[in-house]
Amino acid sequence: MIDYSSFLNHLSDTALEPWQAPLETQLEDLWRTLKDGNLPRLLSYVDALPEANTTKVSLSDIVTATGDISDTEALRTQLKNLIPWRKGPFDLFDVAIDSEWQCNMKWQRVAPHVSDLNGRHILDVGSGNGYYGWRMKAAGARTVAGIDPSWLSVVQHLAVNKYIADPSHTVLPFTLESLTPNLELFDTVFSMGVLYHRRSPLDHINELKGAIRPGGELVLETIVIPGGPNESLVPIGRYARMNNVWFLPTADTLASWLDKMGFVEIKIVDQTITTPEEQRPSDWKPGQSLENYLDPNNHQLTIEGHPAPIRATLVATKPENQRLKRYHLD
Ligand SMILES: Nc1ncnc2c1ncn2[C@@H]1O[C@H](C[S@+](CC[C@H]([NH3+])C(=O)[O-])CC(=O)[O-])[C@@H](O)[C@H]1O
Repeated sequence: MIDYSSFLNHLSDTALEPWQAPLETQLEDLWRTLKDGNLPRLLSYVDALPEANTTKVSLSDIVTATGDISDTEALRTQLKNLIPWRKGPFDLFDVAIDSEWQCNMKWQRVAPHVSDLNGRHILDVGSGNGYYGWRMKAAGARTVAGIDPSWLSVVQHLAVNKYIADPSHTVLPFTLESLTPNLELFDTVFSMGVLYHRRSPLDHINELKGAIRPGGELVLETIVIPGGPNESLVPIGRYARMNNVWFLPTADTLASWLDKMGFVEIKIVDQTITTPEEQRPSDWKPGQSLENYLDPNNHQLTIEGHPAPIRATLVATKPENQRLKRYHLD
């Protein structure tokens, strides 16, 4: 089991306080029923991380902790045990974690378009190991709750936060669907790289809306295809070698889905083709990466012949006067 008490304590006396009790119960239920044989092994690597005295943290393009550490090679060994590192980059006491994704590139595309994060309570759905959460903290966020069903992501965050020691930033082992519904508490909800994994994208958008407070903001990033309104692709078989891809809308179609689900002030703020500069193999994520998922003779197409990945970012507001059916938290 993982000790989330410092995050739960952080929620006291904040706008997220109504979430404290249901979250505590949800975690207790999880530990009682958990059968994941992988978790103890992953946690043993975190337990074996060497002690350090962190003197400086820099939450910029490379999320960095510096200071005095007892054993750099032990640090490298335990961090390597947590391979693959898909999201990053990080640098912990001069151990450079060169992740598969250069997430700083996405953050540079997204950050200029989101409302000022200063003092905000944020839910990051499909947070991975929390790389973006650190960037949100640097932008002034008061709370960042990442949620991700991947234990590896959860444990990688634990490893990084052992040295940054921030109780207001966590990664919880939950899907959006399993979270307390209609919390309506978060000022900003991010869903980046998740919608195409959901079989029912409108339900995903509705669940995101349920987590946002009236007047709060949604930041939605997903793979899109080129084209106009009302077009989308449901790839038969795999897409870029992934077998869990469902709906790939055009950016216009995605905007119309947000409109249909009751969001306002919908803006398509960015569309960018994913390049092998942004997603590539490394020592920290060996094996195949984007280059292997594209048609070798035509990078406009995936290996299966679908349009190659373009990532769109949309920003939208939940109307002030729109409260959802209230979930009873008591
Ligand atoms: N139902 C779900 N609820 C919550 N998380 C989920 C769900 N299903 C999958 N995930 C998680 O969503 C993440 C998708 S990656 C995006 C990471 C980051 N946001 C990024 O923008 O780089 C895809 C990508 O590489 O773009 C994975 O960590 C899944 O475990």
